[in-house]
Amino acid sequence: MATSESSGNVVDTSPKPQSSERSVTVLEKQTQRRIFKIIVIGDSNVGKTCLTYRFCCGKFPDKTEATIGVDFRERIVDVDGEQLKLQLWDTAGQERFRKSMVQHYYRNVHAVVFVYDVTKMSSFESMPGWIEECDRHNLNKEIPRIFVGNKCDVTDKIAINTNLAQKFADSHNMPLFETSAKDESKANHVEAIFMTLAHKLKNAKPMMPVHMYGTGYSRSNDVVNIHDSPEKRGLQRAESGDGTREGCSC
Ligand SMILES: Nc1nc2c(ncn2[C@@H]2O[C@H](COP(=O)(O)OP(=O)(O)OP(=O)(O)O)[C@@H](O)[C@H]2O)c(=O)[nH]1
Ligand SMILES: [Mg+2]
Repeated sequence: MATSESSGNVVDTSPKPQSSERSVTVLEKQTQRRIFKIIVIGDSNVGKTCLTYRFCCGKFPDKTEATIGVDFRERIVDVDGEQLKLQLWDTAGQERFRKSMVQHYYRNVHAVVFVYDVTKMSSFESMPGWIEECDRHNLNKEIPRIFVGNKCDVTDKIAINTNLAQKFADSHNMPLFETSAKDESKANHVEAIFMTLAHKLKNAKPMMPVHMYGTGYSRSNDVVNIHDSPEKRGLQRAESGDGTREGCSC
């Protein structure tokens, strides 16, 4: 069972301590909760933002704009009785919006989700390039990687058949998921993608030192503070947007 942090729906069946004792217990639980950083990468327009929004906010966003730098969403999930915080880094697909941020994407990563658009061959053909980028940034080869074909609802425009995608996924030892962030009936697929990762991660050792967990990200730790303004984050402003979207707006 997964619980959403934003809804405050965390299950706690332990005996309830009183007042200050209680707040210490809650604080302890929060600081002990393991956090996993998952980067979502792929060409612009493949639906990275919509997929992460679907998982963290439970719906398809009314509208999206090209991501600038990185957007950041998180959700707590329950895996075999342990609550894990999945921190999704929804990265920009457009080169001009990612170049100043790339080094941050690849630091302390626990899992990678590669996304292509099943209706767009070029986005599939870009996949080796995205894998190379991970290699160039010395991403640990052992961390879980998942290959996702999005926009399966556009059935009359499918350009990459499942066999081809499966072969590619097999050759890189990745599970393949074909899904749609938009189609309500495929919402379970999106859930399955991230829950598959969560199960794999539960058995993985956390790679970030504990003091970097929680909300205290700072530049001195080489992790960008995503609550900084885009300018402070060294990002370029979007020509079409205000560049101030941060966190999860659901
Ligand atoms: N039909 C359909 N459209 C989708 C789906 N997912 C996303 N879209 C649409 O595809 C477009 C791009 O979606 P985004 O999620 O913004 O794409 P992105 O990969 O985040 O793009 P960048 O931020 O530029 O890297 C938007 O118009 C979405 O509405 C899907 O599953 N089905
Ligand atoms: Mg985006």
